[in-house]
Amino acid sequence: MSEIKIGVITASDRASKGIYEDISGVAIQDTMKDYLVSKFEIVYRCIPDEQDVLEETMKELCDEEGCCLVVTTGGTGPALRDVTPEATENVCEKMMPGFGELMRQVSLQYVPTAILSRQTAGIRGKSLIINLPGKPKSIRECLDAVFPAVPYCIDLIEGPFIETNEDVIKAFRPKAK
Ligand SMILES: Nc1ncnc2c1ncn2[C@@H]1O[C@H](COP(=O)(O)OP(=O)(O)OP(=O)(O)O)[C@@H](O)[C@H]1O
Ligand SMILES: Nc1nc2c(c(=O)[nH]1)N[C@H]1C(S)=C(S)[C@@H](COP(=O)(O)O)O[C@H]1N2
Repeated sequence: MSEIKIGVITASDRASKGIYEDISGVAIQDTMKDYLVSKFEIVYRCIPDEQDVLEETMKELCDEEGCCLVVTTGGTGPALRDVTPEATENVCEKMMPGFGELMRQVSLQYVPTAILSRQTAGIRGKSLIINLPGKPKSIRECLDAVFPAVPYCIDLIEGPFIETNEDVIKAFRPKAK
């Protein structure tokens, strides 16, 4: 078993019912394989846009599975059933608003509707939770922007040391004094 566990949660009514294939959840897993040279294990869940189910799943992946990073996709917009940011805020002790700010800013280069995503991030215990939009192409657009700061964030919350493939994505760690 590897020391590093990464949680992937797809919040989609239709993907969870099998009406469409979960392309976005798979895209997160493929992106992690591309980025990381450290050995890691994926813990994957595909669930409907229900706030209580989302909260329970986030808690399970952080507290029971011990994932240092949990990446969600879907449910960040203004629609009635979009509740992923609310679930994230409810389970986190600290919010990390810089992640959402940067992802929206970068996403505006691709779509004017980027401002409709309320995507955020936060810390639960020793886990970082990051929300991504539901659209498959948004996964790489958003992760490429914020991932350089993720390994150092995980260092600061006493998680495992994550090494990236620097030809693909370079982690930034401020030099020790
Ligand atoms: N996990 C996914 N895999 C593949 N395509 C997706 C996924 N999530 C969203 N999409 C695509 O992006 C579009 C917009 O996503 P959005 O999250 O708004 O879906 P939605 O209308 O809330 O429905 P649902 O919750 O059933 O996915 C969807 O109509 C679908 O084409
Ligand atoms: N990078 C990126 N961000 C994006 C998008 C996208 O295609 N690429 N789609 C936007 C759209 S159309 C919506 S409605 C919101 C919320 O999407 P969600 O409800 O699927 O999470 O994310 C936005 N952010």
